[in-house]
Amino acid sequence: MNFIQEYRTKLTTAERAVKVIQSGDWVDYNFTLAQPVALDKALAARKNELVNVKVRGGFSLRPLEIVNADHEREHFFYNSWHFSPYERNLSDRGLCNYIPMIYRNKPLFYRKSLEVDVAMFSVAPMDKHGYFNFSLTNSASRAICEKAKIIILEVNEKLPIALGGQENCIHISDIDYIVESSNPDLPVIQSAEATDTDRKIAKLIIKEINNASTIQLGVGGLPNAVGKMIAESDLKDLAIHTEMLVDAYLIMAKAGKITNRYKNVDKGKGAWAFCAGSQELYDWVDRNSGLASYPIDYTNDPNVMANIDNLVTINSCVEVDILGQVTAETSGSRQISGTGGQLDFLNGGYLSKEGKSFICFNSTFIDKKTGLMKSRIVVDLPTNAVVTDPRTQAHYFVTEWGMANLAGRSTWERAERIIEIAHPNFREELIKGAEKLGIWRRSNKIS
Ligand SMILES: CC(=O)SCCNC(=O)CCNC(=O)[C@H](O)C(C)(C)COP(=O)(O)OP(=O)(O)OC[C@H]1O[C@@H](n2cnc3c(N)ncnc32)[C@H](O)[C@@H]1OP(=O)(O)O
Ligand SMILES: CCCC(=O)O
Repeated sequence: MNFIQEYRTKLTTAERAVKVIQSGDWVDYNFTLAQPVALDKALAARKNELVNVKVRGGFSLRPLEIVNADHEREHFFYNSWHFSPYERNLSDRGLCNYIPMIYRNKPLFYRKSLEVDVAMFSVAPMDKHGYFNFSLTNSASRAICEKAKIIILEVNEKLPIALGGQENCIHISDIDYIVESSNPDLPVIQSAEATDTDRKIAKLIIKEINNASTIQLGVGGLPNAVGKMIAESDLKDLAIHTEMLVDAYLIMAKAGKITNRYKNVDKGKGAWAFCAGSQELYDWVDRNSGLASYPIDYTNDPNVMANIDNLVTINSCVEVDILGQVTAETSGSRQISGTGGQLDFLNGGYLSKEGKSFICFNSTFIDKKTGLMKSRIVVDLPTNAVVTDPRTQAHYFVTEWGMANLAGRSTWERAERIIEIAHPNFREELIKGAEKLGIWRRSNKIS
């Protein structure tokens, strides 16, 4: 077993490696920080030799060369499993298509259905046993590799080693080519400062959290703000079970809030599937025995979550209607992000003993086109909006005006509870809408 010898045999340049790609192929770029950099550039340079190469990726944090090279999308056709702000902007310009998914299903999509001609990922350097670590993106990495006809790994020494869990690495014997990159800096996400409204919402949620709870924080400004305020609270012995590992967890850990001590699943370990945030967060992940990276079909499985007592899930949304339907991913026909893990975490938090699921949102937003304040609570979701969470799974909704527990509530109770947490300027209009829908009882009261 001479892995060094095997490494030398498989080592090539990015330019040579991408020669395996043919017109019509499906190429997989993986998610977030696993996306290739040198290989992307080398593939883009082959533009005039190739047509109809379909690329799948997701939550891209760097601009993609294959997209920049071909705005006509004749040579390269990019698709994303979950829009980052960059991909949202590409989609607005007709340069990226969304692939609908509940994130937990992604490994199954590959194992059961999808073709992958070539998988090209960024990974950490090989260890002395011949393994390459998937680093900040476990998620579906292993499943994609299982389906790929050809696997090319791009080594970046700056990627940290993420301890597993499961499925956090791949052996040199399973791969075809290795490319050594120039070790580009890792892209980072800056988290926004919490607003006064965010703090009001966070306060309401924190009141509902007990010591020794396990916390899931979803993507977006508000869940992160809640995490940061937990770090300033009196809560203790908290635990991590999440899809996305974000800076708020590091802040909580630095404040001594995270021990994972009383967790009844993965005791002593914070479980996560992918990570994006600051460089300090990436350093925290590196060889951290208190963290365990897992594939997405483990972290996002509501059956796993059901066994975690006191699981609190905190996610955000774009709009909700007065029956409790949530869109967390679209504004009308505009795809903003994706379903991701939201519905699973909503279900999992509810199934967990003493668990709770929160969808939190500012009651209003400023419409960029008109500059006017609009309510996020609406009578009807706009035409073409995609329902991320059906009303049947709604648990707690939280705005700066209060909290509404919708579980098991009838239509008229929902209308009352949801309108109660809408911005006062919009309550009258929402009540009229509820009356029209026949779900407003004469005894309903709104303060
Ligand atoms: C990751 C896990 O652990 S799994 C579970 C979590 N996953 C999910 O919840 C998936 C779906 N949720 C999400 O993607 C996010 O929580 C969001 C999009 C709902 C909120 O994320 P944030 O980053 O706080 O959103 P932000 O306020 O920056 O808005 C994002 C975009 O949507 C637009 N937007 C937000 N709300 C609205 C609205 N009500 N109407 C129209 N557009 C809106 C914004 O203008 C912005 O667009 P821009 O980039 O062109 O400026
Ligand atoms: C990138 C975030 C994926 C999710 O929302 O689940």
